[in-house]
Amino acid sequence: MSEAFFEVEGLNTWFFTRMGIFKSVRDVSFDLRRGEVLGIVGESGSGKSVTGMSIMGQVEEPGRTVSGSIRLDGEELTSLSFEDMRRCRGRRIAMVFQNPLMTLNPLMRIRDQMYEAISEHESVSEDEMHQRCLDALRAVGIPSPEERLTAYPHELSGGMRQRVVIATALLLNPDLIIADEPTTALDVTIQAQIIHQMRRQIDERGLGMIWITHDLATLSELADRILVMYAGAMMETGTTAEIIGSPRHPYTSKLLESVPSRNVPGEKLRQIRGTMPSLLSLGAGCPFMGRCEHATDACARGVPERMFSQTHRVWCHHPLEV
Ligand SMILES: Nc1ncnc2c1ncn2[C@@H]1O[C@H](COP(=O)(O)OP(=O)(O)OP(=O)(O)O)[C@@H](O)[C@H]1O
Repeated sequence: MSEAFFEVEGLNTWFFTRMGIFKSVRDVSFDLRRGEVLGIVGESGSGKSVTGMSIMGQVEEPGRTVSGSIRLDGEELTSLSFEDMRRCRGRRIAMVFQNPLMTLNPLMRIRDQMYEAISEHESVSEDEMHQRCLDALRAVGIPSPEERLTAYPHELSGGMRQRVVIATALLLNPDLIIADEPTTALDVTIQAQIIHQMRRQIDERGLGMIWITHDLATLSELADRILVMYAGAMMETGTTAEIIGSPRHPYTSKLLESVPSRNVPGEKLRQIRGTMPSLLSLGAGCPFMGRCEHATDACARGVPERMFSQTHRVWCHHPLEV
């Protein structure tokens, strides 16, 4: 297996508000190899997006990455200057968000936006830019790319707009793409097509990808490994087969039960009972203990890390038997 080219170690990103400190990302570590997709999954508020924004160096006030290391090919990103980090974004790390209209300018033709993305980082001829845009649009399955280039965003469907955003992310051949719920707003057939095309691009280009989602079902098609997060912390990580086939953390197991396709037809979607604890008042114990049917007094006192294989790690006092 190849070496990891991207490593996150002990990441802590907190929001300093008048109400107190929201510890949104707590001691998160993972790595990524080329050609690999890491899925980060968890309910709303578990810290997935803040993890992505921390990697991009774009956490907004009153938030701040207070500690941790983020290394790309051995280079420490947390100590880059603002200008060097700006150069790194887009060129080496690109991010794709759920809503393409957040990224696309409604007043500019697709061509001009894509040209701008290239010329911000490289000086190449218009002919070459044109060719690269066509190649990128084709790579994500956009039919008649010549015509799409002259269109405005509102002239395209939601699925086409998201493909344009992904094509723009691919333009500079980044090492890493962070995709934050990129297909959630789309219909399932379009979702499946985009996921299929993404997987092909990752394999062909040897890209690394972090795919952030609340939906474990999409990850079974796409991810090589999965990190399950809850209330800002890591709960379990492993290969997709380990997480989906033999989950050890009670939280992962509950998440899997709530995936509709695993339920009996006609059965109501099961919700996990209870709510996430406040990120303001987290102690040393397991954040899931208040909702966990296996919890004991030990869970209030720290969380042990258990290893079930080279790749499968769980943070829990009472991992499930499989
Ligand atoms: N601007 C902010 N100010 C204060 N707290 C914030 C801010 N942004 C995020 N947070 C805190 O960080 C927590 C985690 O947010 P994050 O967006 O990473 O969750 P998520 O897992 O991506 O959820 P979702 O699936 O809903 O996007 C939030 O619940 C909130 O407490």
